[in-house]
Amino acid sequence: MNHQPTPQTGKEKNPNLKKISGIKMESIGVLMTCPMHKYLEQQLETHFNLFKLWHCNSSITEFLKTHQGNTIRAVVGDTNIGADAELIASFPNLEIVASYSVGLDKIDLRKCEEKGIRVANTPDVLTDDVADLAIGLILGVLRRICASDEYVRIGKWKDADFGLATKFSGKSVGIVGLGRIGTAIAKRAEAFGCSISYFSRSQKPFANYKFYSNIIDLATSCQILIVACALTEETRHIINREVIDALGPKGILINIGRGAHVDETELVSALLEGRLGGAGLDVYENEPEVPEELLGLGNVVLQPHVGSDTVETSDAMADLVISNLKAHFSNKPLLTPVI
Ligand SMILES: O=CC(=O)O
Repeated sequence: MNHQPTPQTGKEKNPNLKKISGIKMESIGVLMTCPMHKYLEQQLETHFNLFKLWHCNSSITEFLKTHQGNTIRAVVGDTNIGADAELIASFPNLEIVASYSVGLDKIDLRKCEEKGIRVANTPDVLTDDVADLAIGLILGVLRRICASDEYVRIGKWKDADFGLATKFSGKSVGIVGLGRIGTAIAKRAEAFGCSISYFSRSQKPFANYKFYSNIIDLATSCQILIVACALTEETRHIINREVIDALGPKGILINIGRGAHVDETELVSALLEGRLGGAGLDVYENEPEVPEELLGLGNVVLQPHVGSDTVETSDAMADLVISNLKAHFSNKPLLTPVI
């Protein structure tokens, strides 16, 4: 994620921060793995003893040449660099990984559990933004918003009308993973008069949508398939050739999860061969690399992994990271614990 700096007022944004700000924590060593939101960096700098891994070429070996590994008691990672086994093993006094992300796929959760390291993430505060972007991608692909914008900008409208797009309202939408984000997408799609169905590990008792225990059946039955589940070993390449072919030449794939949910080679060939109708993608298998072939396709809308990247949400995520760290070092319950 490439967060832009937010203008600062100098005021604490999160009331929780005020309540616990009396506790002296400035000596606690916190390692940030890569540049994230500037406001988060400033807050970490204000409240803790902040170390920045990218100041050492993003290399733990480099870092350990000039710093004592045992000074680091907390790590703040994100969707680019989290806390893998090497990092965890390098910091013997590591107590908590507070991720500036909801996704946990860059954290070795098994190692954390083994070593009694706490893990916290940033759920809920980003749900609306990610769900909004999923709908935006659907509209972008079906109503060809990017292509028609370019049509106006380059003056083609003077020569001829743009042509027809495809209607979204009333389409059948299939959601892979009906968690917080999947449910928020379902609600939004319902407002567009869409019928909703979903695939997940188990049927959700709270949901009134049609449940499929088989993703191929879901892909066969819907016109728009949206990936909104967590990335785990089970869901890696959950969108494979069979699923793509079940969705078919009029089907649209939307991915706001993780790039590795989709077999990208299969996705690209299906789009090139016309076996899939279109795609709206916020995430890719090897970010920031995007398959060259996608760049020339008019039925694809591409975003640079910005699902939660609004000023409001980025600030809220940062506040949550700080609150989790402060809670941990005050012996209070984490606000959003994973482990
Ligand atoms: O991708 C974004 C996140 O996991 O927060």
